[in-house]
Amino acid sequence: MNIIKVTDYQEMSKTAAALVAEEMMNKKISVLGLATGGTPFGTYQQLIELVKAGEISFATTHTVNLDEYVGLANDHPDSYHQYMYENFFKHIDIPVEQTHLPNGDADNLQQECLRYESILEELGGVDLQLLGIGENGHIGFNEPGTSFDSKTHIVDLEDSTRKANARFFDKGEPVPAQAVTMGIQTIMNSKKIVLLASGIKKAEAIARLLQGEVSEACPATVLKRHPHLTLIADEAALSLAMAGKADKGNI
Ligand SMILES: O=P(O)(O)OC[C@H]1O[C@](O)(CO)[C@@H](O)[C@@H]1O
Repeated sequence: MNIIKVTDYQEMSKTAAALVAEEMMNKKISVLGLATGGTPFGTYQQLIELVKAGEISFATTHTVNLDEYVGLANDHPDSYHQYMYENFFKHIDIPVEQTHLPNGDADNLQQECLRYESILEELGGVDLQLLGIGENGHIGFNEPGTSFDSKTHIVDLEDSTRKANARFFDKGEPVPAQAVTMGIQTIMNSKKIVLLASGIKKAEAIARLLQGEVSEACPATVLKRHPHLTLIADEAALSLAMAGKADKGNI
């Protein structure tokens, strides 16, 4: 695992965007895996600036997102479809048909999971997957206890996850109880993974990743088995993992 320690959210976002841009310039990304939530927002802003400056282009890139809430139409303002459109896709030069997210509003959700897996297969897999981490160690929406062998599937969201994500919903609007998410095996099939973590709320999950045993009880720990994992984390997110270490610059 390559660990890049940064000072704060802003530096994390710049570092992640620069890494993605470099891979794109070297033509190493034709399929980019994307995440939602607060963590990657700043990275998208940085990537938008690089597109506007003419340094990178998404004209031939396909994107695949990790997850979507069950029961929200694609045009629902709180859906991840809308998050991606408003915060990233509408600002860059990507053709909409090259952007892929699971449809959480499909009539047959099992069929939808299979459809999503077949899209990933047709695209030849994900070259680089951007990931955030949940406070409980979830990746995508794979909650603690999810099998490491899982492919795209339907999950019941933990109360703590729904509570953490309530900030993105209008006041009083319920956070859906389920989501469609790429499975852990699906995520692990990515050629490269870049995990982002910022803030004290992520410190425990990052400490478990760096110091705990690999266990389905903390989904993110599986990432230690990935041959090309880069963790970009700020001081607050790394603080618990570093507590007690003599050389705090070296985890
Ligand atoms: O970045 P946040 O909002 O803290 O969420 C953590 C992770 O949980 C998810 O929201 C679940 O999909 C991810 O998209 C995100 O990376």
